[in-house]
Amino acid sequence: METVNVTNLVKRYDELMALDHFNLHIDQGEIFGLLGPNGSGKTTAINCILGLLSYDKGDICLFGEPMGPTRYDLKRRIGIVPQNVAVFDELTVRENIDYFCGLYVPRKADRVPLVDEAIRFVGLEDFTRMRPKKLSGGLLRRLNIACGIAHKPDLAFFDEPTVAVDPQSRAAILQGIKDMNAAGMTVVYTSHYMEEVEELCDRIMIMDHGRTLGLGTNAELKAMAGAGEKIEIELASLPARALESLRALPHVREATFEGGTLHVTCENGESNVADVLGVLRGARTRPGRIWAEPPTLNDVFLELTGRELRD
Ligand SMILES: Nc1ncnc2c1ncn2[C@@H]1O[C@H](COP(=O)(O)OP(=O)(O)OP(=O)(O)O)[C@@H](O)[C@H]1O
Repeated sequence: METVNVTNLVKRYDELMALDHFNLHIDQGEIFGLLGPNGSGKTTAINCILGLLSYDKGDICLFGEPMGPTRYDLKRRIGIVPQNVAVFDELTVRENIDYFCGLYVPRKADRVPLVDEAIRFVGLEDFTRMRPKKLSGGLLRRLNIACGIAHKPDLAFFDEPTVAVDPQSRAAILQGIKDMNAAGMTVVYTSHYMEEVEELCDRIMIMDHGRTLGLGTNAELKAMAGAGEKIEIELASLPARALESLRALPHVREATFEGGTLHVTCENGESNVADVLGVLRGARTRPGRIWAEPPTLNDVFLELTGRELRD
């Protein structure tokens, strides 16, 4: 069943086309990544889906039902973790989570186990009595997440939840999202950190200028754009014949030797480095330092747009 179904969504801010006939289909149980540079339209898309922002054209269905600003029955099944931290300074960590959970779950007795579980999910057990001002940026973001998901939504939107957090909090956040997904929650995760999206998401959409540029699993996107493995090897010299042999290897797309470094670009293959080293051994050259870099989503983005994903 499709949990999110967005068709031909158009959103303009005066002259600016923020969403340009944007489509999005997310299945139940997926962790879906929305990846795009700053200003590509991720937040606008989410706010339209949530019924927070009006739009010019298009259809939005959630859980198989048309979504709108007054569909509180659908909104109750959704969790939102906004980009900017939104908690009450006067309340403790536990009271904040209980407050937000209380917007969906009226009975205190029903909330207690939910609040406990949310605290565990984000690893805030040692901080429940603190007020937000005492928390580090990373812990504050974890609190923001707990507030958004304590009512156990069927579908949760995480809008760049790891911006400016320490590595420990980042790891806790990503693990928490995986655990919540394993417990049945469909997840939409927006970010411009491609490593996170690669690690976390079942399928990924790369967007820019309010349009979809690519969609698929991590492996499919890389295969689609033909992004390949890059190998660099320091060499004192390389005979022309060896360079020709490298270019003739089945997975090699390009091989050049410049300034004492061999640069080889390969299609995705199991043994690219071993194959290249085999040719060098045959040519009796002695490799120095070796770097091998698998393709990244940034390579895919670069190939699709001619520019880097990061600003
Ligand atoms: N309220 C607004 N009024 C006018 N233009 C806006 C408004 N909100 C967003 N925009 C513009 O719409 C485009 C899409 O912005 P949006 O915030 O959706 O992108 P984003 O991908 O979420 O970016 P970021 O990663 O920086 O959050 C950008 O060009 C942005 O400047």
